[in-house]
Amino acid sequence: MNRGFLRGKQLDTSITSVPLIDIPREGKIQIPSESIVPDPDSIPTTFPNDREGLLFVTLPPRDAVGPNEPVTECILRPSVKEKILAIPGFPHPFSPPDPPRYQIKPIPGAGLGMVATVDIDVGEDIAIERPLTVTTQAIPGVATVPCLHPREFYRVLLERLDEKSYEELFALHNCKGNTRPEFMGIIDTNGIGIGTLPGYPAACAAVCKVISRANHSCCSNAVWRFHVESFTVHLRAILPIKKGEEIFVSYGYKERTRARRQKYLLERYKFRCTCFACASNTIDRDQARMMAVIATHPKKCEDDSTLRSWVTDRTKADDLIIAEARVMINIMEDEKFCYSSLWPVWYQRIVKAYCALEDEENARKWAQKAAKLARAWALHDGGWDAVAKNPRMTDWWGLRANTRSGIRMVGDLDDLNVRRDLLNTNRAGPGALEHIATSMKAKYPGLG
Ligand SMILES: C[S@@+](CC[C@H](N)C(=O)[O-])C[C@H]1O[C@@H](n2cnc3c(N)ncnc32)[C@H](O)[C@@H]1O
Repeated sequence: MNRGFLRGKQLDTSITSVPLIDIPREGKIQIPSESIVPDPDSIPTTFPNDREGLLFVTLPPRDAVGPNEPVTECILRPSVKEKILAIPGFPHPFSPPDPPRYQIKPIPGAGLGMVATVDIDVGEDIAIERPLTVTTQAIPGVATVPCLHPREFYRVLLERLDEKSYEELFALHNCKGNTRPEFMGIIDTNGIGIGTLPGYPAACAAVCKVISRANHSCCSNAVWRFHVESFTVHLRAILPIKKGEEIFVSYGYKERTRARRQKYLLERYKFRCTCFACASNTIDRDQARMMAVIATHPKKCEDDSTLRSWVTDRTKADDLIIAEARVMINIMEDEKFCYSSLWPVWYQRIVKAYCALEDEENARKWAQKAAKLARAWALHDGGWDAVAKNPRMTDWWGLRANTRSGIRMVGDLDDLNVRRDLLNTNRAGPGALEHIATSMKAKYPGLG
């Protein structure tokens, strides 16, 4: 190959001097390499230069559903409505778990909340419902009814609800007291972010009769997701939930320190969080969370360069990638910190590494766990089921089979308890995180 065109350009040799391998993909099952969950911070709240305006619309249209099927009152752009109505088979049928898997009950110090009535595994549905309202999060001043103040849009929207839905909405909690009209307090307290909609790449929100009753925890065990085809919100488990346990979602800021989370929750939702991460030894809790965030941040799902260099580099330990991923997964499990930007990175790395080492049992085990999480966060398996069924057919299978170094960093990975070792440093205050990062790097050379 003529490499002349590289003359004068600086080659980046910082990652490794070992050549990166190309992954042969043809006819192979690809291990998911993209984050299937959009980073919530990447969704803008407003849609700039939106001159199309907004529309009041009932979805699905009342004549498209049976007499007892609920419908949603929406504020959307006209083109978004058209795109949703053009979805083949819209609205897709949906069936909430029967009998219900939750009860709405008084929770001491937290009003009403949702409690599991059966054991629920990761990825399973807890509740499915058609929301009372769906709106764009930002109501721009330019609109099909330009004289209305954004607040008046909501007033008109609620007037459009049928009697039953109207009563259900006004039965919801209002944490804002009399600082604003009651209907705005209810919307501000109970609106849940549902991400983008077809043709609208900015944030939208829904208010639900049931799912809006879920209380918050920074160690949440459930997540809600919007399924546009059936126009329903699904509440799914991200941690195993036992019968009798409360079902918690995260209202946001899960990846921040305790102090920031508390400030946000108090200002926005008027309560002090007393979850495991807020109530117990908070320096440990903060350190573990921040460590996971800091370690994950520079790594992207789609960036395989460190994995590809490890595959051919005999100077590196065989379990280098696995040990690093296990540290992070341990933190997420111990801290009950299942966060959308973290788990996909570490699960795909660990499965790729086990496949490269031809460890079928572990590749299957971790791919199955990833499939369950994907079902919770994305409402589909994200391609993980195929990997779990047949790891031998994946594009990473056997890539390090002939280049094993025989070097191991950790004796028995099942005993890997690195997080506690590191957190038992009893160091607190400024510099603690740096100290942990330094100890971790010293213990596991090669960690990012
Ligand atoms: C969306 S509502 C949740 C349902 C609400 N508990 C109810 O009775 O309908 C949000 C409100 O619930 C309460 N809440 C939620 N999580 C809480 C928690 N972890 N501790 C105390 N109160 C909480 C706060 O009053 C918050 O403003």
